Amino acid sequence: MDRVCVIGAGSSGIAACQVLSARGIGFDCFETGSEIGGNWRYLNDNGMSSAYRSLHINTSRQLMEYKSFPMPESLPAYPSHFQIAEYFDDFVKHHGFRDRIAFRTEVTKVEPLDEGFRVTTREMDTGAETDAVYGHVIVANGHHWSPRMPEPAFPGSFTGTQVHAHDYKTPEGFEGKRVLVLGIGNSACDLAVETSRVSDRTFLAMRRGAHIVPKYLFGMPTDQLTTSWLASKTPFWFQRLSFQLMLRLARGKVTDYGLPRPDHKVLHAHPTVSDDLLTRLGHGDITVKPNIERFDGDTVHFTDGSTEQVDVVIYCTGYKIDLPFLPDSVVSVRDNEVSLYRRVVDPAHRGLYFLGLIQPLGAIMPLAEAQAEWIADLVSGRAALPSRADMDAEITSYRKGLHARYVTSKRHTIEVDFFDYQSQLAAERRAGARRIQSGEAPSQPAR
Ligand SMILES: NC(=O)C1=CN([C@@H]2O[C@H](COP(=O)(O)OP(=O)(O)OC[C@H]3O[C@@H](n4cnc5c(N)ncnc54)[C@H](OP(=O)(O)O)[C@@H]3O)[C@@H](O)[C@H]2O)C=CC1
Repeated sequence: MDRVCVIGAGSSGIAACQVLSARGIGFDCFETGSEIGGNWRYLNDNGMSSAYRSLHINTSRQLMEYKSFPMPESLPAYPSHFQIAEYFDDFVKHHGFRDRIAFRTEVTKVEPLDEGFRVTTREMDTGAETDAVYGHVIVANGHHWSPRMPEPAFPGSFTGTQVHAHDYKTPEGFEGKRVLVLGIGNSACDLAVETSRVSDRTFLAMRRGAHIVPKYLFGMPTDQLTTSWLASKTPFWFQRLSFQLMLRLARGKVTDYGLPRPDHKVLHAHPTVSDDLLTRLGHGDITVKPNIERFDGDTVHFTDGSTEQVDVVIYCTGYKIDLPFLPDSVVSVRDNEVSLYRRVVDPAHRGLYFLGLIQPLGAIMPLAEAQAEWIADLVSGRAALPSRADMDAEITSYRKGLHARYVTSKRHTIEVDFFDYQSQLAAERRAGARRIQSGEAPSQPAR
């Protein structure tokens, strides 16, 4: 069986390593940093972690743990990045594959060959480059590390400091400053709350409203309600309406706190989860603003005609999918979209897989684990893919579903519903095994 190259030892990469190792499939994993954990390794020396010092995950422990290694019950419902990184260390130690990860080794190029891929790696400390050929490549380089700045940039010039959320670590340096946080995703809420504790003023500017979801509802971590057995068995419209009702009962309307009325229904945008934001708004410690219109020196003009003098702008405007080792001629990212069958398989290159390139309503880790099991089926010949036409049709249908449901935004190109996606992967594995057993010779993706 051909050897597998795993790119990245973050939460998805280590899930791949575990499954491959358990199935006896030979692999090498390359990680630019000196530790595993990716985004969840605070101050990761691979430069790719967007974690800030106070970060706690916003999906609960029970939902984020790997099936093959549950999280210790001693951990809180919403662990910190320190606890998550430690859990990942324990996961790798428990499964015993750390020696298969080449640390401080960056994958610089993946080039498809007639059979397999030539993978070029560079040792970070010596600069030494090595080429090796692999039958399969699993890309697990994450999608929350390459900052997305407003496109196009706002007109005018700003004389204050501008920073993207990726580079924010602590509120140190924001004391007494007039801070403008842009966006209404999870980074924006966390950073507005945190800076508002030390700043002179904190403004939170947004181009649309959001349904703010508390971390707890009725004494339970919210995602345990939204992913309960009932939620997993009922149609989407019922889940949406019941969730909307729960939010209204527990929290009232977001407009009651001074936020703009969302232009979309609940669950039609990636959820913004925060307990603290609404209280800080209620305390008057954060001032809501519409989008930036233009800059003029230290003055920010907003789209409602108001102006504020500002010292620092923190852009919480999201992240781009970035595959620096894959030339655009091999895999192209257009409008933050990559064409992948069931969000994993590149139909154009047999043996090229993407792991964790999803944004679930729920946590990525157990889904990455399930994706890795399917990839291992494909690598080991236990499952086969459908025809190229069927894969392309699935991609088209997924995109249509996304566009029909979600607010049009580059942040909504890889959304999946936790249970629905889990079932799709399970069904795909069964179908793939049937294709092998029936002797059906499916057309494998063209190179
Ligand atoms: N505690 C945790 O577990 C945390 C998790 N995360 C996760 O990390 C990921 C990234 O989150 P985040 O960094 O918040 O990014 P998101 O992509 O989720 O949000 C970006 C925000 O910026 C807005 N935006 C983008 N471009 C512009 C623009 N040109 N002008 C005005 N507004 C703009 C978007 O608006 P629009 O919707 O209109 O595009 C959106 O409100 C998410 O999956 C999130 O859940 C982040 C922080 C904490």
